[in-house]
Amino acid sequence: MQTQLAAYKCDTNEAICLKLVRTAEDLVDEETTFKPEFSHQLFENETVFGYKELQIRLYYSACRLTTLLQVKFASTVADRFKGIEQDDVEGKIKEFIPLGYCTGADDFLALLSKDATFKPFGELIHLYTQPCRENDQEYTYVIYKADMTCPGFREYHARLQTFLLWYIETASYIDVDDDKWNYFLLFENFEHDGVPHYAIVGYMTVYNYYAYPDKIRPRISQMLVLPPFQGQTHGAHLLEAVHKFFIADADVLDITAEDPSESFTRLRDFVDTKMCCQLPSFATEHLSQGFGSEMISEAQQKLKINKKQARRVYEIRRLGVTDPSNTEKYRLYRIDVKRRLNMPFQKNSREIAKMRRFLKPEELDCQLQQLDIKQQQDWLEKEFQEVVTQYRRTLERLAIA
Ligand SMILES: CC(=O)SCCNC(=O)CCNC(=O)[C@H](O)C(C)(C)COP(=O)(O)OP(=O)(O)OC[C@H]1O[C@@H](n2cnc3c(N)ncnc32)[C@H](O)[C@@H]1OP(=O)(O)O
Repeated sequence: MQTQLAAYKCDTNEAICLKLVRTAEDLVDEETTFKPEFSHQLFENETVFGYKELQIRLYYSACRLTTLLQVKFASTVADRFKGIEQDDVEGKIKEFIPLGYCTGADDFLALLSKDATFKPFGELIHLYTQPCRENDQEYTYVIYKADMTCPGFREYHARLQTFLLWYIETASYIDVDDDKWNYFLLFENFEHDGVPHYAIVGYMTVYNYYAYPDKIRPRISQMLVLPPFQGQTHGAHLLEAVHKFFIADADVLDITAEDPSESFTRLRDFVDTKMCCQLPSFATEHLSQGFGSEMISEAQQKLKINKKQARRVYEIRRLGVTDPSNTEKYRLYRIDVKRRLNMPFQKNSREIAKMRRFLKPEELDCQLQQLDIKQQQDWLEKEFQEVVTQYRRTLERLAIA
């Protein structure tokens, strides 16, 4: 019985099929389907029970994001085992997508033609062209800054943010009534039947935090480039354009990021290092002298890059000019990076000195056992090797950019 029931367990990362539809043909073209990376926010353990050959279709028109939801399956557990019920998949999805979606393909296709009249919201802040990977044709990409006062944007954003659930592990919907949110949207401008269309490529939300005494510290909260467009430099364009937008704002102190993912960290290292290459304080001749206050102030004032990130950029730049076969130079680099990595342990040492004054000898012994020196050294070496690997990857990308 258990084995027979297990056959009705479905992996939701596999069952969910996402699509950005431009033409009626896309609807039936398997090639244009993409899958979520996560679905745990809706489905516990990323599974549902009760279906065979389950397919949860969540298709969007490429421009307006008109939505089609269909749940298809070959059979349910109830068909075979009386009294056992399947999970309510449709009900769960409905909790997370805004009302107004279609359930029939004909209704969806009838609305698809409305994509031709869709125009991006807000003000254009950046434009670039790039050849398309598939057909080598030159496409134009536009980045707009929108806000909730733009007619129709509130509803559009409600549809757009549903993608976050599938690609950002800890994503949550934001409070759109808070006017401290900035929205940056990236579109591909393509022609269909001689009419210009704007298909969504990705977007970013940024929150204007307060910085003492009279500044703003924008924090990147959610950045998403939709899977069909990932790995084609759109993320780099979007991040750089947002930086440049804030550079022009005298009220902005610097930019931070909330809970950055690994791929975002790599992207940010690349973009920030590329921008800092133009700053005199990051010139090759200054790098061997260490991370200086000039670097901190120039990165902050000219590029709105915060101190922690400026330090990473310095380490990446210095690695790039340090010949690993020059033992002495590489040793100095390693010491410099390890000194930064060691900061939390140095704080610990200060705490030990304090403990010596206040703890009884047996209590102190117990505390010190937790701070094994050898373990610290091993940890430092491992961390150092990891950051160097990440930095080399950034340097390789910079070399071909
Ligand atoms: C604070 C936060 O928001 S954290 C959450 C960040 N968001 C996510 O993690 C959601 C899922 N991921 C995404 O949305 C995207 O992958 C992003 C935003 C992280 C990056 O956007 P992308 O458009 O893919 O970035 P971009 O194309 O510039 O670079 C991505 C990779 O493609 C590679 N790449 C870019 N163009 C090319 C090319 N023409 N040929 C080969 N490789 C390329 C880059 O080198 C980079 O490689 P790496 O990740 O190994 O360093």
